[in-house]
Amino acid sequence: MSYTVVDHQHSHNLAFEVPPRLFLINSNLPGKFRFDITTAKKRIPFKQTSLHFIISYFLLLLVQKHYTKTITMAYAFAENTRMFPSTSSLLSLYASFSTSLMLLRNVYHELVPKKIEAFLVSKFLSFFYHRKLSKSFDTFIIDDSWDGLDRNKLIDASRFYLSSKIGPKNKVIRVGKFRGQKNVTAAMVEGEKIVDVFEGIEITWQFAKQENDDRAKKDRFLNKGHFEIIFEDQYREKIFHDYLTHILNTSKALTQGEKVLKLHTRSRGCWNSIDFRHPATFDALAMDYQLKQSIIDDLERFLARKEFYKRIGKAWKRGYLLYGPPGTGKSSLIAAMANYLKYDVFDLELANILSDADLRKAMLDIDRKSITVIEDIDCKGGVHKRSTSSDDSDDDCNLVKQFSLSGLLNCIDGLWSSCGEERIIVFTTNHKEVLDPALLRPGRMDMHIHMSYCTTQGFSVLVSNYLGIQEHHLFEEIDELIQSTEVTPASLAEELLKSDDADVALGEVLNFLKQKKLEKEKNEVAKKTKEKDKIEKEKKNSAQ
Ligand SMILES: Nc1ncnc2c1ncn2[C@@H]1O[C@H](COP(=O)(O)OP(=O)(O)OP(=O)(O)O)[C@@H](O)[C@H]1O
Repeated sequence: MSYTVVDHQHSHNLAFEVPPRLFLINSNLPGKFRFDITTAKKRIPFKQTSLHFIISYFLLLLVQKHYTKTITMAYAFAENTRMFPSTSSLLSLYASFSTSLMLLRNVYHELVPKKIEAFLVSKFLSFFYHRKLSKSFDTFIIDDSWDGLDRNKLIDASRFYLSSKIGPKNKVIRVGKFRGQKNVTAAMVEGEKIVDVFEGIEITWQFAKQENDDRAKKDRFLNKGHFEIIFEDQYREKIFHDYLTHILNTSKALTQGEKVLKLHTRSRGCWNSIDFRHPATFDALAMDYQLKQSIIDDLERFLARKEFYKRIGKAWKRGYLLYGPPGTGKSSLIAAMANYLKYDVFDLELANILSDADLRKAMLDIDRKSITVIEDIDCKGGVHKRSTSSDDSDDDCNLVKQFSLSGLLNCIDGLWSSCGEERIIVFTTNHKEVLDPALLRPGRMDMHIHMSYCTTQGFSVLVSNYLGIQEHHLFEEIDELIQSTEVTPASLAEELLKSDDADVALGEVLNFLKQKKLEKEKNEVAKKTKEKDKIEKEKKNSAQ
């Protein structure tokens, strides 16, 4: 677009390009150097014709005239340096100067052919960027799979890593929020670039579609493709070792903050998951401090001993057996372990397992860094004997008949367990005494944890959690009753939930414990009477 510009002082009618910004500035000028738009017309491109040169000649004359005028005025200012120049003189100088520049620009456009201009620009750039242009770059490709082997962990790590690097320079990004994520996630699309700086090295990331994937080519937003990392070849080693490790570590830190644990249950031969948001923590568990601390220490040691397990040739796994009456916190302890380790939980119900092969498959499908839970192994749906034969008359557990204890043991510490590392297996039972000794032998269950009835220490944890108090005048009496009765943390927790008022809630606990004590005494009396009756009956029988 060009405008006809009228110079009121010299009545020049000029057709040339005026940037809108410049026009705005000039149109605000007062007095005789004010420019007006009279008409807007399309610029006619000049060819290299004689007409072109004639016009250029006249334009040059005009430039010369304005240039001379500008110089004269500047000289006048220089002469009167001691005097402050008037506003109108300054504006005159400015207007004259800007008109000269515009004319010069127009002359340049008319005289210098495009090809010569491009040539000059490229020479200019290569002069200043010579060093940069001579750099050589390498590219690493991060693809999602590797010759049909496992999924490439680096691609997921890259996604997480880049989501934190996307910035305002990326004009098109993918956004979404998915199950298991607390925040909205952003991702790169094809054509966008991210420049990352690692230890002073500039690394360019781009996302590219698979060359042979037609569907991906058509759909810019189909997220199937690979990442390309482009960097100067002299940093190849550093990028390979340090930068890629940095990506893995950073994404791990990001995902751990973000991670919502999953509870996986198995049905119809496959694992299904839901979010696992059990609030249990070690702090909130009512059990003896020493036992609690020994479990935490054991978990920590297990995590830190990857190399140790490798060296001694053992699968990197740990087995725990939790035993004790119902309501003593076995499930709560498992949840606390999962929250502590940030491990998913795989709840393996033996009643749903059809055969040894099914059990093997179920175990193989379990992810690393997870806790496999087999609850109530003493009950009907569980395992009592080394082999469940078909003539077993245990009516309710027909499904279990096809898989054997040896199959289970094989999974725990046999060949199959070595298929997945960094695993924890937890068995729970209310009746340890009925379990097959093979299951209990040392090395199979690394730690046997007795979940007992509530103790004084356990009760103080419960009270602190539920009521937020550490002291109360009823504590002494309650403590005596806790020691002389057998109550589970679950039942005491129920009583504490009855009121927010500590006096009321602890009153309820006290009544409950007194009642329990009475029941216990009654039971003991009844038991003694029964035994006495039995002995007397036996005496009578022997006398006859
Ligand atoms: N040791 C404990 N510390 C804190 N809370 C507990 C404890 N034991 C039980 N509870 C409370 O009782 C509820 C039931 O406990 P939990 O299911 O963990 O017991 P369990 O031993 O697994 O029982 P079951 O053998 O019947 O499965 C928990 O939700 C928790 O509120």
